[in-house]
Amino acid sequence: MSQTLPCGAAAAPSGAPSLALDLTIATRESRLALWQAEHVRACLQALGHRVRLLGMTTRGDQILDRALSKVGGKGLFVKELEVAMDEGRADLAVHSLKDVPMELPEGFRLACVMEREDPRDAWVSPHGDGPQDLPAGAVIGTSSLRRVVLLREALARLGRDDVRIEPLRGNLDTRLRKLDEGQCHAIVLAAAGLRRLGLQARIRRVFEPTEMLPAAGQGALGIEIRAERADVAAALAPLGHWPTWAAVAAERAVSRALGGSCSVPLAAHATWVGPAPSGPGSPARLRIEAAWAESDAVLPLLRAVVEAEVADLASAEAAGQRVAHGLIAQGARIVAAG
Ligand SMILES: NCc1[nH]cc(CCC(=O)O)c1CC(=O)O
Repeated sequence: MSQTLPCGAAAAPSGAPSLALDLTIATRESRLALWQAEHVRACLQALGHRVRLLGMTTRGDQILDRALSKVGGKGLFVKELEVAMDEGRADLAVHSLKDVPMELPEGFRLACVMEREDPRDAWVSPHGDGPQDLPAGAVIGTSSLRRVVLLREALARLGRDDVRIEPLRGNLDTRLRKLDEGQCHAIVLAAAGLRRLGLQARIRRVFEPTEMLPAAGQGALGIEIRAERADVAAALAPLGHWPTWAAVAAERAVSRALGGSCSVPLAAHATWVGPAPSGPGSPARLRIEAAWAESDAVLPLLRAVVEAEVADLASAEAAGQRVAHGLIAQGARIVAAG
């Protein structure tokens, strides 16, 4: 009988792997990061490996007063974890894929991508189920440029030019506290993060991707290793989820082709049309949608959609690049990361 792991993958029928490893997971210390690292630990332990966590504070966790897009973005959350792996203090790092730069530094790679949680954004507010229910002159708190431009579009559709959007930073608990203290009337957060922390009761409504297109990789966990660690890659292989991996590879390719910067609002979301593929080499149809805007977004957003037959990471990435070129043809600019 094959056992099912906490991550949903099937364990080897024999239980313990032929080679049990001692593994250290480098992790940030936010409640969400720790939950994610514990989740991977449980999966690896169920496979017979011995696993410990190495908690660390990253520069991104320390800078709380400025918008992330202004201080160097995604790399700030992963650098310290990579140094720990370089120095042999850790073997792997678990990331929210949304926070992982499009290009990993030389010597590192993604060993696997796990099955995606809900990729959608959630509306959290004591005032109702969406922007239409906000009181006059209300404030929505978010620092994500993507959420800002998509919310502006929604507010314009509703004729709600009285509603303001103001920057709000901090981890999930901090943002919820600021909402509860009345610093704003509503916030928009990833449904996945709220669910992982058992905070799903705070969700008033989940936006369909047609209303608010998710960020590339939202809801998916990626596991990073030193490129040469084939032993760690083999241990992680059962945790991988191919349909998620191929979909997020396409989403990340959209962002990479546009320069990979997080100082420009970009949404990219891929879904399988019909049955999801069983593994690499089995072709399936992927629909990739993206939206782009200038960072000082004057409406409207540019949008592009591509449907393509995808059989491996290369074809998924090629499809994502076609979406990016669709946006560039309409006037999107390539903005370098940094
Ligand atoms: N940028 C912070 C971040 N990184 C990942 C998540 C949520 C979980 C996920 O997308 O996997 C969040 C919080 C949020 O955007 O509300």
